[in-house]
Amino acid sequence: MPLPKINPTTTAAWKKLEAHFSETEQLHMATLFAEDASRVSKMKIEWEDFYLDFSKNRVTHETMELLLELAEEVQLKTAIEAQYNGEHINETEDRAVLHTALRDFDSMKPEVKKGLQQMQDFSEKIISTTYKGYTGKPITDIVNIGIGGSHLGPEMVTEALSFYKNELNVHYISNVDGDHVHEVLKKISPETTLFIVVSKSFTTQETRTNATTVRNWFVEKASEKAISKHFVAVSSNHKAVKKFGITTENIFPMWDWVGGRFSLWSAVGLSICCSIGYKHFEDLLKGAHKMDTHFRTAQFSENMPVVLALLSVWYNNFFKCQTAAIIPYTQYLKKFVDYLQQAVMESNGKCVDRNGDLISYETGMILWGNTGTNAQHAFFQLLHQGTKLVPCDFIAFRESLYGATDHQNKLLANCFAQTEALLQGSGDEAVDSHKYFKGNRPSNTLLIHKVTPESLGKLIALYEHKIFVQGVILNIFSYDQWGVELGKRTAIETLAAIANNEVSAIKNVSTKGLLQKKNEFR
Ligand SMILES: O=P(O)(O)OC[C@H]1O[C@](O)(CO)[C@@H](O)[C@@H]1O
Repeated sequence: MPLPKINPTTTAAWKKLEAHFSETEQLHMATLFAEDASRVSKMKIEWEDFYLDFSKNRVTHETMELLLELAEEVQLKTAIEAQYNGEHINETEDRAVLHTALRDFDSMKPEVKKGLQQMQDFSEKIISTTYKGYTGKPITDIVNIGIGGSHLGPEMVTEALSFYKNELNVHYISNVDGDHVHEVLKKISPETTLFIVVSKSFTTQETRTNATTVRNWFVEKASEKAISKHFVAVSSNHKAVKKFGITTENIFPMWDWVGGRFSLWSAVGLSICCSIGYKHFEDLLKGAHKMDTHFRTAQFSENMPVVLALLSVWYNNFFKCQTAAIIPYTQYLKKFVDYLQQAVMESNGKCVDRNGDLISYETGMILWGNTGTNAQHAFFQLLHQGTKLVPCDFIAFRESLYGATDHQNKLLANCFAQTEALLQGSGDEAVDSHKYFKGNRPSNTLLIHKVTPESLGKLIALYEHKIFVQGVILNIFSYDQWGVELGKRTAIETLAAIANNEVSAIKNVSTKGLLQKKNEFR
């Protein structure tokens, strides 16, 4: 079955939602709660160690029914099956989208199994210190060199699972910022460091530049011969990797049916695997697979990714919210927002639909956020009293990992209190308008048992599927990223002008002025 290509605004459900929105827009959630004692029991999903409470949203039961009708009308079920069945749903790149196959231990592709085995063997040798560097010393530091999908996922997961981490120090180099590269090099020794160059295409300017600088530094301190013990690559472009000087035995696989921002489950996650050990890495994958099964089999009204996606379409297209915030109440998820920004905005930041037509409705939302309670002391003022409506996802964990009960109680108290205050509001506008909170500000609360490799796998997969559902409903291709190409091409032309000091080669007068100014500072 090919991927459906239905303009959502032409559906009967969309038209009904428009009428329904004008009738319900002004309703206050506090009233909805007061009038319906069963609201929470009908607006929650309990699944494994996850509890999603979506009752604090500006929706009635009818809204949810209409949104579910929309999902049916755009043939979401067909789209899900098309993805899982490996159809080339990434049409503009003519590729299948099968990151779910990377974590399907029940029917695993032989090449995936082989890749995992290679990761296990390699990481175990590094962790057990049987693997030695060129002077016979064990590896103490890992440096992951990659950018975008070849960096954000691995770095986020490594940090999120630092409780499960071994002694290895893991560093990440991504930006083409030589100062940052040198700051990392200052911390490591060539004798005891393993460099993992991660690039699906192996053509990315940042990764190639950083890897070359690191390689030169290494050869200067060690030797060309020692490269084979200290550099490995993860890529689908073996030819380019070998040209760079990394031998076939040191290449870990990557496939064109795995998109960069969905690739942490493959050898792109080698730094994670080395940092937490293969067993934990496998648990991460198994958690994601559980969510894959939930997503594929649960009816839409009980399906976490589907419900979250539908709610976001509601806010984005009817309330016209431009942005949404993610607030995890654990410092372990500090990098989760950075990771999701790429996953969400690179996937759904599109203005052309699946038929190639310009879109007249809203697509990808701007995603932002930070960890609570830090975020409360930074931007919550705007969430509570600003002029913008920002739907928030609060992500909390019942237990802390070190058993710090007092802290955990306070974290959870703050999390729950914020969702309630945003909903309820307080004060009397007539008495003191500055201290008045109108409330009626929506949020989802996701309560998870605790941060484990498995629960993190579930959480990431939940958002991956949410992104796909949003794309299906909005009739866009979520798995390409043509929008990043123009900037890359322009940077290459600009670099030639900067490197050769050819101001005349720059077309735009503003850019020309910048280059002239740069030269004045020489
Ligand atoms: O793994 P690669 O090929 O170096 O690409 C890195 C990243 O660059 C992008 O193409 C965007 O520029 C991402 O989609 C990708 O994750």
